[in-house]
Amino acid sequence: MNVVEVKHPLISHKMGLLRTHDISVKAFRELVSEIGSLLTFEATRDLPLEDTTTASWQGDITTQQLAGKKLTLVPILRAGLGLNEGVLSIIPCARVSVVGLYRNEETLEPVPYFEKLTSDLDKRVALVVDPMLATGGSMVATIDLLKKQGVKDIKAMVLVAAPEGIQALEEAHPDVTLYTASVDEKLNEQGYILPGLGDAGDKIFGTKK
Ligand SMILES: O=P(O)(O)OC[C@H]1O[C@H](OP(=O)(O)OP(=O)(O)O)[C@H](O)[C@@H]1O
Ligand SMILES: O=c1cc[nH]c(=O)[nH]1
Ligand SMILES: [Mg+2]
Repeated sequence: MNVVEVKHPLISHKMGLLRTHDISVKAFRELVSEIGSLLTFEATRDLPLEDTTTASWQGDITTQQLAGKKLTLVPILRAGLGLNEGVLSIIPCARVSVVGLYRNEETLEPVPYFEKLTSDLDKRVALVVDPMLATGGSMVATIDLLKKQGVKDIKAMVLVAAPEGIQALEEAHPDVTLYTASVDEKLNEQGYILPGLGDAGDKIFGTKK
């Protein structure tokens, strides 16, 4: 599996801010969205282009446009929704396919609860987004589901990835490319990433226990 840890000064700076203890919900949300935009720039680097004709001020000229059907963004509820705005600011025409999963806190297994997918999935690139890749269970289950619906070209984009999650994704879906702002150290006994971000969903939605 191709793993791209996107190295950029703006991303490193914003990730440092994002890890601040007791960060406000507003600041956390804004940073997640901004880092999401920057990662999207890298994750879409290889999208295919085709020639088209543009009526310019000097008459018709040949320009380029994205080829094929519009990409589908796939946020994994809830925390993945935090990346939506940032991705859509770069790809405003993307279709959005929502997958709802939560992680059982005891077993760490993903529990599916919602799914609303766009049409023609076999013809679209899917960009699956979630801030956290911990055990990898949620990402693997989402990609399993997308492949069952015929999606062939899948990219996964996260802010923080644990080595354990990368290994699980590699074993289940070696054809997928993973983009991440950071590969962190490891998981703790509760399945949280160290140093990680804490509970990203709670921080984005302001539901901290
Ligand atoms: O790699 P995994 O071990 O599966 O863990 C990662 C998942 O856990 C978090 O979601 P959570 O279950 O907390 O749901 P939430 O987004 O609703 O908070 C996170 O946003 C991922 O979806
Ligand atoms: O570190 C982690 C692991 C799973 N989910 C989170 O929000 N954070
Ligand atoms: Mg959560």
